[in-house]
Amino acid sequence: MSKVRVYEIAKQLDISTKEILDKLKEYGFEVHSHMSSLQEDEVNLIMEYYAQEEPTNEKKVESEEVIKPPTPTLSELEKAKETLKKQEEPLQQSTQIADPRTTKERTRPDLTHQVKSTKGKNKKKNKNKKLEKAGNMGQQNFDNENKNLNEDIKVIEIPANISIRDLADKMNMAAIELIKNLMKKGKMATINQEIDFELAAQVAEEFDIIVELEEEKDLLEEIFKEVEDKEEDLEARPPVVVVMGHVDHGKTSLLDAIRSTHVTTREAGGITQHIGASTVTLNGKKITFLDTPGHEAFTAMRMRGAQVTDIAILVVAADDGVMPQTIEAINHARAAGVEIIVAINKMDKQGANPDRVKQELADQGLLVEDWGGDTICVPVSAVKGEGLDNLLEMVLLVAEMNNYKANPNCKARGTIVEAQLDKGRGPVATVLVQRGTLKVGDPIVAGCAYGRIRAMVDDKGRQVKKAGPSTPVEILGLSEVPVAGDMFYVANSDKQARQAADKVKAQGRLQILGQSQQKVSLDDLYNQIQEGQMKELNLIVKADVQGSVEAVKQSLERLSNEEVRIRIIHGAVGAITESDLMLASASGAIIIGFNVRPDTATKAIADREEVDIRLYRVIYNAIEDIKSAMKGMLDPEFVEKVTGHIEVRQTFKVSGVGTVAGGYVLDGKVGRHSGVRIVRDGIVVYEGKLASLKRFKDDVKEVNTGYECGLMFERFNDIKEGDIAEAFIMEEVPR
Ligand SMILES: Nc1nc2c(ncn2[C@@H]2O[C@H](COP(=O)(O)OP(=O)(O)OP(=O)(O)O)[C@@H](O)[C@H]2O)c(=O)[nH]1
Repeated sequence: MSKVRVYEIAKQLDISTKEILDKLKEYGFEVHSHMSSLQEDEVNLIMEYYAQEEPTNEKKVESEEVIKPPTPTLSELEKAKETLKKQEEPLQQSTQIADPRTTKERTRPDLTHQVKSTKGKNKKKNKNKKLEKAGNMGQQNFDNENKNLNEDIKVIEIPANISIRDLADKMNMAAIELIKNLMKKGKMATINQEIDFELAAQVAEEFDIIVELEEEKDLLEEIFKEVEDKEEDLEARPPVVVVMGHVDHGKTSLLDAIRSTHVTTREAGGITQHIGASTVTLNGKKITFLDTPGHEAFTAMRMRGAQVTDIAILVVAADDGVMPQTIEAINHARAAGVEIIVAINKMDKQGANPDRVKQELADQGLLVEDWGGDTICVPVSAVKGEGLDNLLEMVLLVAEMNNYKANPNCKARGTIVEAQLDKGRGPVATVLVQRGTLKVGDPIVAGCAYGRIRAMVDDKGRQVKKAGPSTPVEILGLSEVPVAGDMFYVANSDKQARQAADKVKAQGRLQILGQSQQKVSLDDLYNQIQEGQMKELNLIVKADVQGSVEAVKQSLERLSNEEVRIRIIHGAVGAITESDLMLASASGAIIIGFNVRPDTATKAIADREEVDIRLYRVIYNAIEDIKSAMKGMLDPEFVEKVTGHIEVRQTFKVSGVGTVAGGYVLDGKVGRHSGVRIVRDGIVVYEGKLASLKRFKDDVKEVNTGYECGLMFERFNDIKEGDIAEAFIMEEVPR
């Protein structure tokens, strides 16, 4: 073939030489000037490019990259080609003037079967598929009609999206061949552009190559997989501590006192930043505190799968003693398996009575050391700053005994402690590194968020370049605000981080990360026991009186057998609260309620978190239910369906009749024959039937949302303003 120079072809096509030069460059050819002579490939590329009809606007092809020149007529092109080709034989693949319609109309074999692993038992199946495919190809490949079908067919694995360059590499071909083939399909793509799996499969097929989707999970597994570090790689790390306790017992005061007195001189110059966690130092040893006190925050994180805390400091006010939330805190800490150190606070106060506190702790099963137990207990005063060193020394002692360690020399991973959108800085997240060392520039993925770490700031407001195990730092550079409690992982590249985040987004975080606590339900209990997934049945018991809590606890725990142990992880008087829900979700527990109800918000969380709540009036029924569930013999059940709620706004005493409640239907409806219970502050004070339902003077069948009504209850007159009447019906559901 004689030499063709850029300007010649430009003239023939009536296009500027610059445009042709640019186009060639775009497709990866090195052409210097209008006098440069072109290789056959290059000529073909240009001819084909300008022979295209308007390119179809495919999803993966960015339309800006398509330049639309005046389209020469076919005869002009034929003429141009003739001059170029001279006596040369036409090239099989490339000189065909593409007709996108023809390409489109071609039937393509179903590729869906390729979205499968090639491993194991699929191998044989795939081989058959390959033969089938070879047949298809032979039929379809109009460029190679005489192709020998027995020719060895190559199989390559590619990701869901692949750049032309990478695809060409895998196919062991020049990228230009692929670009040209795409052109024939009416698709313009540059060498670095990504195409999707289907298109890649179409292209490859024409070169007798079958593509299969790379094992989907590989990428994710690589990033998210559990890692066991070798003992010799582990180094001591600071303990991570959370402060818990009853309202007003001094959690915040204690944290503040510790933070303000235990920073090293070198650090003291910095301005304390409230980033969600902080590090203090005692005798050169570090302790990391999570800054949000309270067991709710702690359990909320655990509910998302985060296990970050080693030690809980349980604050009990010396003048107030063990209170309901102290007990909750104890049970939340126990359910999480963290160490508990008691700080008896407000020792400076007149009424301080540490012995009473110790007695009450003993009642909860926490026997302090000076009473012969093993619970460490330190008297402190947050306000006076007394006893703090002693408390921190005990924290370090517990840390030493437990030998907390991590591998600092690997890619980092850890937990998002806090995250928000900052007006100036974009998404900001505080992370606690749990393994490895996090560095500025690392590409990370955290749930659906990803990005390269642009900057890191520690809790003293200093810019840092790296952060090792148990170090909290605030990071910048994420694509969006991650969720507190999510894990973060360092990926191999920005691209991998993005792809992993995309997958998490597409497939749902829990499924991929497998972090969700297994959901437990009474209906499925037997199966779970049989499958050996259930060794312990965790229960939370809430009741209207302490006597019931104790009675239920004892009777239920007695049901334990060799297969499954029944553990009451928390029991208390009062309504079913959000905190109970979180504990149940984080610990895979079922909630059993006696004469108590969850409020609407709590119910919503229960549905979302798939927590099974069982409500009973009689202890016997609860025991029977759990017994039967363990044997897999629950009867078809009548499930209660709440139809509406009525707020009692007024009450009238009618002599000889009783008390009439003037109510307003808040949601749903109430029927004349519905069951009805009266709930006062989350406690059920009555359950029974309506004696009458009226609108004004008339008896009615039902009353809907937004209407007022008059209600009387069978054998119940102790109705009060503000009570909520819950209307329900019983529906039969087979198990
Ligand atoms: N006398 C005395 N008062 C204290 C001490 N510690 C805390 N207080 C006071 O107790 C009150 C409650 O303290 P906080 O630190 O807010 O208690 P908290 O447990 O964080 O409270 P919540 O965040 O509401 O749960 C405040 O008025 C404190 O000043 C102490 O050691 N001695």
